[in-house]
Amino acid sequence: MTTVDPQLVAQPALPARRRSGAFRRLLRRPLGVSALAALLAIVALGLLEPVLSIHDPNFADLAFANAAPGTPDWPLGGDRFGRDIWARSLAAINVSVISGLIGAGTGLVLGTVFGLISGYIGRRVDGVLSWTFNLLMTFPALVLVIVLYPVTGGTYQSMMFIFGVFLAPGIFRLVRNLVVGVRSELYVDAARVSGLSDPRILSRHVLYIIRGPIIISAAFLASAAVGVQAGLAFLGLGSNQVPSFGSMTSDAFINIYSQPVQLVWPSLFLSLLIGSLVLLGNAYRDVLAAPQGASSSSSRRRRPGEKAAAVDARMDRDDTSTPTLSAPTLSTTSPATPAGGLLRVRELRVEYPQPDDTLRAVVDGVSFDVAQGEIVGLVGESGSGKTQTAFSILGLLPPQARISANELSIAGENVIDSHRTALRKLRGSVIAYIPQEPMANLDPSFTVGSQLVEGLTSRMSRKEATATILELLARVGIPDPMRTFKSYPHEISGGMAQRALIAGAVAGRPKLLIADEPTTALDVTVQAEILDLLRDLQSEYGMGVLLVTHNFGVVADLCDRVLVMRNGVVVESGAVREIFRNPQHEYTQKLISSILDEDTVRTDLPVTAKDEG
Ligand SMILES: Nc1ncnc2c1ncn2[C@@H]1O[C@H](COP(=O)(O)OP(=O)(O)OP(=O)(O)O)[C@@H](O)[C@H]1O
Repeated sequence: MTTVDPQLVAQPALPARRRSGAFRRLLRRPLGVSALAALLAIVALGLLEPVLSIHDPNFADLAFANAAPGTPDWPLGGDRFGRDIWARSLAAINVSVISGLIGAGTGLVLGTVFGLISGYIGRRVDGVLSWTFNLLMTFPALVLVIVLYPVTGGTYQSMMFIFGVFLAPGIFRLVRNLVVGVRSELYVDAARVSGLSDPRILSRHVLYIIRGPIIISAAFLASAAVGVQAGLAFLGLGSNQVPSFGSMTSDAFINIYSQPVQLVWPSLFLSLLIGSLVLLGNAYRDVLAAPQGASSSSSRRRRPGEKAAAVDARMDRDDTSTPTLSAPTLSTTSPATPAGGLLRVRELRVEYPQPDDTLRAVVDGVSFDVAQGEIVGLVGESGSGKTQTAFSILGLLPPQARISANELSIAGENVIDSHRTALRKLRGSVIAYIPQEPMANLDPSFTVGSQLVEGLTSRMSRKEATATILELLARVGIPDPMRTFKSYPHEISGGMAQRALIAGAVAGRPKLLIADEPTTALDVTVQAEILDLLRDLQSEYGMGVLLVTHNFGVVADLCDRVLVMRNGVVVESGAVREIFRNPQHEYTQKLISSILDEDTVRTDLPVTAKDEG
């Protein structure tokens, strides 16, 4: 029976401060508002050109050549050919804005798409793409735009497209490096395990979290494109039928001594446009850099100081029907394999390349099974290879890891040969994951509910998924499911976050649940509650559970069988009861005796059906 965590009842008066969006915070800054207002005003002037200008920008009347500003119908005067400077300025705004959009847009699309792919996939794809963009970066962009001028037909749009291609490497490097930093975040792993496709993870989680620097760069790229287009037009590159601040400045230069005011108008509009873009980018950067009222959880990959979750060893579990392990190493019971194994691992090996080009095995020849409805503990001290074993099964190892196995079958499907693709199909529905640090596994940018629903939308409608998640949030003991559903991760406690993640993990009715130290990051009083909940859900859904822990007390409390790991190998395995009664390996004896040194968490052991049986 699951009881409600008293902390949850005491705490749900959630912190009132919700994070406001970056755009809203930008509007609270004088610099941001002024820059945005100036930019919008200029763009509006360009859009209203047909209404605001009396003459066509190319219409010439020599009677008004060099007309002074304020001449009726020629508000800013006439240029040396008798063209309306006001009409030409408005048209030039549109040309500049389109140039900024094409140049920055091309650079952003190419740089962002390939940066995401390169950073996320890594390995050879990363190598090839990085090399290609680095090569592109070595080309002198402006010279090439000028050299290719005849080929492109001389339109400013095509010149800006080519310029945009040369802007892409900067964005590529930025995005690629940001993605490399984000791809190992635990909430990205969590999204992967919940069954989301890579494009969905990239667009929803990764791109969303790195959008700030991209938006800032977009403002600077657009200002660069506007400036370059004006510069090229000043040099005479481009059609003289297209009004541009560059060509207007060039014309004004000829009259600089007789009509210096003609130089003022294009320079003023151009400076305002470029200046507002640059200042807007700066203001947005300041907004993102400023600390916010509400803190998001630290989502860096861990390891915080490990806190022992000791429980009293429950030795009297009825395990007569418990299947035994088929571990290749010392086993205290017969090595028979459980029939109908849900998970079968044979000779699993995980290696990492070292600086001297050798490979270091962190998991070395591990073999075991998990049958439907049983809980298998994977126990060992820090660094023994437990998480690497679990991550191998989940497909969450980093790209540099080398994984091999004679067999790695999940629900009868050997996934070792087509590891990535095969696992993608199984995640969420057949295999689910409960992480060690619940806060770090929730994306701070989205509400808890939206993240949990997301993992279900491939199987049911959004409405059904929402109803399922709300039901499960209540089932896992969250007092106000709707409130938690609508909260951001920083607005709920660690215990509540772990309950929410457990709800998300079991929502797809998985057959196999992998829990990696699910209580380590939690308060001592919450740990027992979460263990109770896990036991309840496991027996309710009949799942097989692989429980990673460093604590033999937790094993005694929950598990049917246990594997003891040390330095990447299984040193002993068998039924929990047997191992506790008669530990063979010195290391197992040490781990068991260490339970007595740790704090006692559980004093109110619930009587379960198993106990009664
Ligand atoms: N990306 C990596 N590159 C190289 N070695 C790694 C990498 N990740 C983990 N290791 C090594 O693998 C070994 C096993 O790590 P693992 O995380 O599986 O330990 P663990 O038993 O789960 O310990 P903990 O309880 O501290 O998480 C460690 O020695 C660790 O240094």
